Amino acid sequence: MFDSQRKIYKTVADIPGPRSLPVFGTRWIYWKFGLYKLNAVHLAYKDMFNRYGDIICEEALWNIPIISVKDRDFIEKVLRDSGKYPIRPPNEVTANYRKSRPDRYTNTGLVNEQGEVWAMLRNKLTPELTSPRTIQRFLPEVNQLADDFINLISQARDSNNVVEKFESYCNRMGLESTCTLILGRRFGFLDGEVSETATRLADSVTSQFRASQEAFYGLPLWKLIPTKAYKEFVASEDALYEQVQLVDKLKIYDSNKRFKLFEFSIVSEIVDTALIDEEQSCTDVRSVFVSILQVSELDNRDKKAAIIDYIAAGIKTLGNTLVFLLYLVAKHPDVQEKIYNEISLLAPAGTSITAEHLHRATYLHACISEAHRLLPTAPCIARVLESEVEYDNYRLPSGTVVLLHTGLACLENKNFIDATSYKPERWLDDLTKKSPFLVAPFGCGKRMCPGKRFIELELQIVLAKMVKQFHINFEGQLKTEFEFLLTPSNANFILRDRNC
Ligand code: HEM
Repeated sequence: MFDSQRKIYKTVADIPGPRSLPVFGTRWIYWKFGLYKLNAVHLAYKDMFNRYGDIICEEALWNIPIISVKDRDFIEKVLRDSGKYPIRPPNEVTANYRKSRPDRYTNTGLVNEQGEVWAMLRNKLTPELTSPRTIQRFLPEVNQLADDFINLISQARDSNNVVEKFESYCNRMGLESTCTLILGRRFGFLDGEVSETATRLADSVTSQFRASQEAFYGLPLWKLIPTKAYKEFVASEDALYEQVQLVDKLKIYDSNKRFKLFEFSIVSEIVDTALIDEEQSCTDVRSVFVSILQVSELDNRDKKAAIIDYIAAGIKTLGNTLVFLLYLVAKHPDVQEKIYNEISLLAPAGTSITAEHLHRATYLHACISEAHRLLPTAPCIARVLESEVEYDNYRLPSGTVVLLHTGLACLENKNFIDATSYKPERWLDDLTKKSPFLVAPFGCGKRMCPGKRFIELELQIVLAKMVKQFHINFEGQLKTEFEFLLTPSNANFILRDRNC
C-alpha cells in the first residue's frame, strides 16, 4: 500500500505468523494436533519469534489479529505514548461473568475496566495500597510473615533437607501476605496444617488463571455453552466471593479496644471506628482495608469486587516470583554468599530487618532485579493501541491488540550483555538501570501493578532472611508451565541450616 507521499508501507495482513483458518484464525496451533501446547505458551512464542522474526501476527476467533512484538524500541514507544486511559485487553471470561451478575458487580473491576470507570476505580481504590507510608507501616508484619514462612518450610523438610513442591508453600505465603495486606489481619495459612479455606482460595485463583488462559489462547466455546473451564471459573469466582462475604462478619477492635462485629450494612460506622483506631496505632495493618471501606462514592459491591481482585492478583504472582528468585539464588552459591555477607553486616543475627537496612542493601536489590529480568512471572504486557504505530514499515492502526514480550526481549544479547546469565552485578551499573520498559515485572505507566511496592518489600525481606537462615540448593533445572503467568512446577528445594 502507498501513503500520500507514495511511500510503500505494509499492513497488519502482511505480518508473518502461523497459517490462519477462516473464522478460527490461528488458534488451531494450540489444538490437540497443533504445533504447541496450551500450558507452554511461553515456549510457543520463543519458537514463533525464531520462525517469523521480531513481529508476529496471530489471529483469534473471527480472525481478529493479535500482534506480538519483542523489539525494544516498539515496546518503549507503545508504553511511553499511552494516553490518559491506557487500554489493557480485558479478561473476557471475568468481564462476561461479572456483567451477568449485576446483583454482585456494578462493573467488571479495576483489572478489567477501561476508560473513565477504570480511572475512577484506580483513583478511589489504589492510593493507600501504593503509598510508601502504608508499606513502611507494614514492615514489622512482613518481618513476621517471613519468619513464619521460614518456620513452615523448615518443618516441611525431609531427612535430606528437601522440601518437595516448594511452590505450594510459596503460594501459601502469597495467600497469607496478600490477605494480611488487603484485609488487615492474619489468617493462619502459614500454620503447619493446610486449612480448607487456604486450599480453596489457592485452587480458585489457579482456576481463574487457567480459565483466562483458555479464554485467551483457546477457542471461546464458553460463550456458547458452559465448558468445563468456564464452570471451574464460575466456581472459583463464587469461592472468592464467599470468602469475601466472610469478611462481612469480620471482628475488628473499636476505639476502646473491644471487639466489634463488622457488617457491610453498617460500613460508615465501622469505618469511623476503625479510623480512630488507625490514628492510635502506628503498627496497624488495616489501612488498606479501611481505605477501601471508606470510599463513600463506591457501591458496597465495588468494594467487595476490589477485595476479590486484589486477593486474586496477589496470591500466585507472589508465590511464583518467590520460587523463581530463590531458584536463581540457589543455582548461584557465589551470589548467595554475597547476599549473606551484605545482610549479616547490615542486620546482625537476632535483629529484625529495618527500612534503613533495606535501603543500604544494594546487592540484595540487584539480585531481585536480575531475577525479574531473567525469569519474570508476567513476561508480557498487553495493550490496545490508542493511535497508529509504525514499525519496520508496517502500519498498525489504533485499536490493534499488541502483546509486548518484555520477557523475551530481556534475553537478547543486543539488549543485555550475556543476556541469558544471572548476573546481579549488572544492576550495580547505571546503564542497566535505564531499562524501565524492558525489565517491567509489574507493567508500566498508569496501569502499572498497584501491588508493586508491597511485593518489592516482601521479596527483599524474604530473600534476606532465607539466605541468613539456609544454604539454599536446587538440583537440576526448574520446570515451568504457562497458566497466564509463568508458573513453576514440582520444585524441590534443598535447605540446609547455616548454623549447623
Ligand atoms: C510478584 C507479584 C506481582 C506481579 C509480578 C504483578 C504483575 C502485574 C502486572 C504485569 C500487571 C499489569 C500491568 C500493566 O498492564 O501495565 C498487574 C496489574 C495489576 N496488579 Fe499486580 N502483580 C503482582 C502482585 C500484585 C498484588 C499483591 C496486588 C494487590 C494487592 C496486585 C494487583 C494488581 C491490580 C489490581 C492490577 C490491575 C491494575 C490496573 O489495571 O489498573 N498485583 N500486576
